Amino acid sequence: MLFKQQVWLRQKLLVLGSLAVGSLLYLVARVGSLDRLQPICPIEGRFGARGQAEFPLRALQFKRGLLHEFRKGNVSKEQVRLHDLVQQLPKAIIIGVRKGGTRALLEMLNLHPAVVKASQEIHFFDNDENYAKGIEWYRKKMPFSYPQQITIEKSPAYFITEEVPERIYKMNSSIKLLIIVREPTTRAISDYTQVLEGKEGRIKLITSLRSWQ
Ligand SMILES: Nc1ncnc2c1ncn2[C@@H]1O[C@H](COP(=O)(O)OS(=O)(=O)O)[C@@H](OP(=O)(O)O)[C@H]1O
Repeated sequence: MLFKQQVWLRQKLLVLGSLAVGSLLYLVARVGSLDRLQPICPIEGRFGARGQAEFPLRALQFKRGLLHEFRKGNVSKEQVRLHDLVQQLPKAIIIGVRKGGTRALLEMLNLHPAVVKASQEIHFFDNDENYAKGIEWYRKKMPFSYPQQITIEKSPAYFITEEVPERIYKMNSSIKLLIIVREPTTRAISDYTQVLEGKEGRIKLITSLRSWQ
C-alpha cells in the first residue's frame, strides 16, 4: 500500500516537474523572440543615458497626449517646452514623386519612435511666397519633438520645381532626400485622375456660384 502511494507521488512530482520545466523553456523562448523584435535601428543609442530612462513607448504616448491637449488649447506652449519639446527643421524630406505613395511612406516612417512627421505638406521650397517668409516660418510649421528625434516632411512638388535643390542645400547640405517611385503609366493615370477631379470640382463650384448671382 505504502509502495503504491510512493509510486503515485513520484508520478505526480514528475508531471509537475515537467510542467515547470516546460513553462520555464516557454518563457525563455518568448523573451528571446521579443528581443529579436527590437527595431533594426534602436533609438536608445540616439538618446543617451537620460533618454534611455524616458524612451521609447511611454514617453512617446505621453508626448502625443500632451500635443493633443496642446492642439485643443488645454496646455500652453510653455508647458510643452517644459518637457523639452522643440520644433526642429527636417533632417529628411520626401521630395516625391507625386502619386507615388509618398503619404504611405511618410506614415510608415512615422511609426518609428525616432521619427516625427509634419502632418501637412508645407510647400516651403517650391512656393516663392512661402519661401520669402523665411526659415523661421518653416521651422514653426514643424511638429514638436524631442531634440534627438528626426523631423520629416513631404512635399512631392519639390521634385519638379527648379529652384528647390539649391534652396534645400542652402538650409542643410547633408539632409536626406527620399524619393519613392511607381510604375510610370499607373502613376500618370493616378495623377491625371486627381487633376481632372480637382478641375471638375472647381468648375462645379464656379457654376454653382454663378447661379447664385
Ligand atoms: N504601398 C503602396 N504601393 C503602391 N501604391 C500605393 C501604396 N500606398 C499608396 N499607394 C498609392 O499612392 C497613391 C497616393 O500617392 P501619394 O500619397 O504620393 O499622393 S500625393 O502625391 O501626395 O497626392 C494612391 O494611388 P491611387 O489609388 O491611384 O490614387 C495610393 O493608392
